[in-house]
Amino acid sequence: MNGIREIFDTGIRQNIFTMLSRKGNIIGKGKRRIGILISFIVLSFFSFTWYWSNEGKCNPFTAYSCWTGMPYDQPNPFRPSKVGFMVLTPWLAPIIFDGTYNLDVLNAQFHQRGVRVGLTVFAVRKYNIFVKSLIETAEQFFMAGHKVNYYVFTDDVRAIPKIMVKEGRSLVILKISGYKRWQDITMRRMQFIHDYIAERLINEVDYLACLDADMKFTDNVGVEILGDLVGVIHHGYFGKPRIEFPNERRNKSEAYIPVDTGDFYYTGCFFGGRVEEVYKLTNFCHNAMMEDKEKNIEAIWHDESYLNKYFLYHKPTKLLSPEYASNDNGPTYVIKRKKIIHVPKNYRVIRN
Ligand SMILES: CC(=O)N[C@H]1[C@@H](OP(=O)(O)OP(=O)(O)OC[C@H]2O[C@@H](n3ccc(=O)[nH]c3=O)[C@H](O)[C@@H]2O)O[C@H](CO)[C@H](O)[C@@H]1O
Ligand SMILES: [Mn+2]
Repeated sequence: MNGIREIFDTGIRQNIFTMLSRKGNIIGKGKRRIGILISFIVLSFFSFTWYWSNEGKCNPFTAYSCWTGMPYDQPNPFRPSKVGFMVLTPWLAPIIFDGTYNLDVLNAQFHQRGVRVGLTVFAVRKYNIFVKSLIETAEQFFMAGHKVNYYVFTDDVRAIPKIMVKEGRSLVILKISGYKRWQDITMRRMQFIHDYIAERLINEVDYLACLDADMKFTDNVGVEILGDLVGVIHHGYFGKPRIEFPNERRNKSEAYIPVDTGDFYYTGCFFGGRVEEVYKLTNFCHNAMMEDKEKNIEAIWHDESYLNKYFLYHKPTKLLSPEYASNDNGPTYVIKRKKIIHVPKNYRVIRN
């Protein structure tokens, strides 16, 4: 009992400045050291309990602003963008880079609306091997604190492993018929997404994120990506002259884009937006593919080419930087934080 009192007296009640001003050993010796350790543990315990009870919205370092109800810095209109790249397109759509937004402010807005987000992924034939790591990393990094439904479209329901998802989130496995050619599998995603939006997604989610299967999350991806119509700039063509974009150049194709036209080259592996907008997008892409099929032509990069055609005339209202779709070779001067990456794969093995 005496020992404990001594720890309290000499350790906890000691004026912290006296301890810090002592020369040499900053936290003192013996009982005092134990006292300081205990204070530190107790303080940390309360701070973090409080942090979690606030669903992570306030943290111990912003405690004061949380109490006062002003949990963020006032925007300073004189401060130039830190990023060093274009952050607003000529049609006034933001380009999302890490460091351009305040997630606390955005989260508060989207929480008020109780936003529901759907993530679609296709795992046909051998691509079911990618599902586990995609969903597990999404559980870690995707839309933390928001309602999420994963929709996995597959030709083999039993091949999709059991994956536990957090409360407020669900995993829906949808059986679809596969196609023989891998090109048809990737292109027909547009038709499936379109049909399932009308059948059920329109009633279940507000926004959709449509991803390739061979990807995984490596950092936080939150509501900053949500917008009416969202395209992701392909990491390989960031800042390249548009003549080099691998758009479809045969003018008989519905995906045709002339060399002197085009803003950015968008990746086919990730697009999204409000569910109604994704419905229009997938409708256009699927119909364009069907018209080309009639004409016996298939665009050079399949669904990606039709997507780029759509975005040319229906400009995205929000663009995501290549941070949201890169791989190990992405340009590091552009990509400061890799948030979603392509998993390396052996094309010959996986597509046959
Ligand atoms: C980074 C990028 O620009 N990605 C695009 C590029 O990707 P990739 O070369 O990465 O295409 P990919 O092999 O990942 O195929 C696209 C997606 O289709 C699905 N799939 C494909 C084959 C299969 O047997 N089973 C299956 O489920 C799966 O979800 C896969 O992720 O080119 C494709 C068309 O050529 C698509 O436009 C991709 O979105
Ligand atoms: Mn892919």
